[in-house]
Amino acid sequence: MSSYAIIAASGVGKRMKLQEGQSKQLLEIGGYPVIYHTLSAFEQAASIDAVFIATKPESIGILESMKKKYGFSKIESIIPGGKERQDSIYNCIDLIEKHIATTGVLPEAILVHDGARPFIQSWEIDDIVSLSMRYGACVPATKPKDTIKYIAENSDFFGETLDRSRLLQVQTPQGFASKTLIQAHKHARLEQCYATDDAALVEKFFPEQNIKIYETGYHNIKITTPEDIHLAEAIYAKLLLQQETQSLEKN
Ligand SMILES: Nc1ccn([C@@H]2O[C@H](COP(=O)(O)OP(=O)(O)OP(=O)(O)O)[C@@H](O)[C@H]2O)c(=O)n1
Ligand SMILES: C[C@](O)(CO)[C@H](O)COP(=O)(O)O
Repeated sequence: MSSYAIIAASGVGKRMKLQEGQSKQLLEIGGYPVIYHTLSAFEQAASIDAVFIATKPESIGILESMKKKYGFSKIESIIPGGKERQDSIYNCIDLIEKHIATTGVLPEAILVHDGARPFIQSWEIDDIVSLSMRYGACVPATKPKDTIKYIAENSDFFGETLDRSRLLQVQTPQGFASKTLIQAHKHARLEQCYATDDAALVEKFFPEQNIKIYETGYHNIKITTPEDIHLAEAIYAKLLLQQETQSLEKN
């Protein structure tokens, strides 16, 4: 049994308000690029056999060098992404299909992750792979901390309040039985239907497929706006401290 990961790392980072030539994936947290943290977690996850990355053409060389420098042996391909996140993922799916055709190996599960979520832990990846294999689909999420309301038709005003106990904030890596993910993306491409996550495509094209909830902690943030870098430094420091305490307890 094998499982693959797709890392979407081809965004422009508009909401980060970066300076010309800066890349969100290469901003540093704890002295290492955002994407380094992300790739390390997938390298360490025992359940992952191969990693496919979609990135900006100008970042391919940088990621190839990082692969060599840090010995990221699971990286199978680094290819150009597309216009939208979904197009970048589709490019990797297309490549995975070719890979399946040449190797004859159909991975049981495929996980799709945002390159901009650097704090996913390798044991969480392993859990999500295992639950995706068991249920056919598994998505990480956290409980919202704020009350969430619709915007009214007159967008200057609030509409109704949503029942928070029935809401979850959805994250990545999202895991699926490989055939389900591939087919969902193919249907979406045919119908030119776009969604903000992969689970939404599976919900639309395979409504009978239940998606298992995997509750993570609040560490699995996506670096989206400038203040996230400061939050990321704090989360990284806390995760390092936890790892040190755990290794001291073991010894
Ligand atoms: N065409 C795109 C757009 C986004 N992504 C990736 O999808 C993930 C989630 O997207 P987001 O945080 O929105 O990143 P950006 O698109 O870079 O940010 P923004 O929307 O602010 O421009 C990121 O890892 C991003 O690199 C991608 O691979 N290809
Ligand atoms: C996939 C995702 O990270 C789940 O929260 C999110 O939907 C990506 O959205 P973005 O607008 O591309 O940041």
